[in-house]
Amino acid sequence: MRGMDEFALIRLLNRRGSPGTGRPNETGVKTGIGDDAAVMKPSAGSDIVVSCDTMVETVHFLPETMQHYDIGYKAMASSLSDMAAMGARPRWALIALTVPSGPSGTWTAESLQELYDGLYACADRYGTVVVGGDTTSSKSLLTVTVTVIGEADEDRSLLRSSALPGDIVFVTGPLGNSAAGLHLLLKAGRPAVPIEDMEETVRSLVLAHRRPEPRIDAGAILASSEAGVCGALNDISDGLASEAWEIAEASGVRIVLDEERIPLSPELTRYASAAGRDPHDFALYGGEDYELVGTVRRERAAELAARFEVAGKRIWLVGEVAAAGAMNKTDKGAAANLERAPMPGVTLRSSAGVEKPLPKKGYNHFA
Ligand SMILES: Nc1ncnc2c1ncn2[C@@H]1O[C@H](COP(=O)(O)OP(=O)(O)O)[C@@H](O)[C@H]1O
Ligand SMILES: Cc1ncc(C[n+]2csc(CCOP(=O)(O)OP(=O)(O)O)c2C)c(N)n1
Ligand SMILES: [Mg+2]
Ligand SMILES: [Mg+2]
Ligand SMILES: [Mg+2]
Repeated sequence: MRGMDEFALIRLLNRRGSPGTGRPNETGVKTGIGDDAAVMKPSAGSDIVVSCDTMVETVHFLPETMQHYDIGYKAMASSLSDMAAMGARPRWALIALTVPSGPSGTWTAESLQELYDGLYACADRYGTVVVGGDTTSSKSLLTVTVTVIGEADEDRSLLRSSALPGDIVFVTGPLGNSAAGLHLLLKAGRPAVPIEDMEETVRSLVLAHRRPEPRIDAGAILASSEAGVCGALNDISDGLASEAWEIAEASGVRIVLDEERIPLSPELTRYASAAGRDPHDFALYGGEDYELVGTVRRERAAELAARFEVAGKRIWLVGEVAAAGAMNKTDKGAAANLERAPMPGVTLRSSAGVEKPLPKKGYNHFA
């Protein structure tokens, strides 16, 4: 980035401004962008819920995979997704932007504006107000970190540690589309073209990769269920296997996933078959779906599914929770496998009822 100083850049990117003192009741913002820090008023009876996530050039996106607008949209969406995963309502966000300043940098004021248009579009969509951030230069890579501050009803956040033996495991949408979209974009190996210019058959996969939607509404339904109905909850950033392992370990249980119940889109199945890949590999180990995986008390599962239907949504029941170390005694083959499996853990059950340990595999920054 050259030709513009830091302060002009901040003004340009946030030209729509932060609500500041004008509408404190609606947004809770007393002081927005422009002072040393933002000042907000939390709602009465709420816990504050906070998380941040970073996107790094080359790790999370390449010129072949994402357009500038998409990078911004996805940075906000992936951060908001952690609010959904807590059953929280996102309210405010801070954006930390690090821009390559060297002569080789391809980032211009215009491309950063597009990235910010994406960030703001996603924030607006989910009722989140940008209240500040930070802007720095770097030698090489662009990074964007979004910190989200949300609210949950007091003591009602949905934790990874709340799964109980007997619970049913659910997910909020088809899995693996994003990873398949990435696979095909990397294979194409040319600058990312707008979604409108893509073949109909691959559009939904690419869209899933570039413009994931945080499942804020699903999180709200789960959080508003009677206390204790929803057990654990997690969002799927690193792949279903990895996230199920996180729940299993945090809760001290074994999660059993039924392979044939994992929802796969027809587009994914078609793409995987053409690419000579097992679609389940994309769903289990790919990541960036930003759907939710959670558990519900067995006797309330049908009622929860009905609540989603009333809201025009659905959940897929994909497995169950067992006590750590428990195994299906009727299946000798499975028992032999499970004896070698670490407990707590995750197993994958075939349609024939055979359970195998599911590797704790998925996206890992240092693996
Ligand atoms: N560098 C860090 N310093 C402190 N806490 C961290 C750091 N990185 C991650 N965490 C915390 O570790 C937990 C797991 O992080 P992460 O795997 O990134 O979660 P998620 O997949 O939901 O984004 C979170 O509570 C997060 O706040
Ligand atoms: C160019 C490119 N290569 C690989 C990926 C795949 N990828 C990068 S990070 C990631 C996991 C999610 O990101 P992470 O920083 O781990 O988010 P968190 O788990 O903290 O929410 C995946 C699947 C990608 N999006 N783009
Ligand atoms: Mg994270
Ligand atoms: Mg998460
Ligand atoms: Mg991760």
